[in-house]
Amino acid sequence: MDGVQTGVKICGLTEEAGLEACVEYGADWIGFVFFERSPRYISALQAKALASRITGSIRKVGLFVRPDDTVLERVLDQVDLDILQLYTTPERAVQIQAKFGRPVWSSIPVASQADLPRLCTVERLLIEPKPPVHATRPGGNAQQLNWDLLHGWQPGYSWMLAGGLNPENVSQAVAITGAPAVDVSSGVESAPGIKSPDAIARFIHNARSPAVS
Ligand SMILES: O=C(O)c1ccccc1NCC(=O)[C@H](O)[C@H](O)COP(=O)(O)O
Repeated sequence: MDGVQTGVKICGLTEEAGLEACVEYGADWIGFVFFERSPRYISALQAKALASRITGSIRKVGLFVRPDDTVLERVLDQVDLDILQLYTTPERAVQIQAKFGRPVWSSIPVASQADLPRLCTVERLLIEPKPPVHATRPGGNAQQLNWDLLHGWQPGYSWMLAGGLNPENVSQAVAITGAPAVDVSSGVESAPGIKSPDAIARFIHNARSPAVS
């Protein structure tokens, strides 16, 4: 590690207690899930209300699955998102980044080293495990990537590790992969869609206290 603090994103916020824990314990980003089939789905109006309670420098990430322009326009009309996290093709991600004038993070499903991109054409890539065959959503499945695939990987662009992280395993994940930033949803929940403030506190602390690999 180079001494730079690991970035932390807490994804799938739906209620005030979770949001306040993210602010209090120093998350860098919070995520709102605008995918209706998710247990973490939040409407644009609900996200606007929650976002109004943010203090400090925490940044708001909006997560979309293959969105058309109308959906993005409707949400951005209500909530001033700082970043768009997308599950879509690389071409569409670049198009959205240009059209909406906001940084885009693209999710990359990974099952082997051959899936690791050599180039990044958006602001950051989220390296996640490929979802299970019968999954009803492309992320947020509490499924863990084989971290060894990323050992020694230095892509030369910004990236973030996601998938199956929790307060107990995050420091080891950072130590093995060298991830500059981590993303969690299921691993800090007390029930689907409900975040645990205690788990958020422990996750953020442990993400920034990497184990010796
Ligand atoms: O959380 C969801 O329900 C979801 C729905 C559709 C696309 C992505 C979704 N979540 C993505 C994330 O929360 C994270 O980026 C990441 O996949 C971590 O998830 P988890 O394994 O639950 O920590």
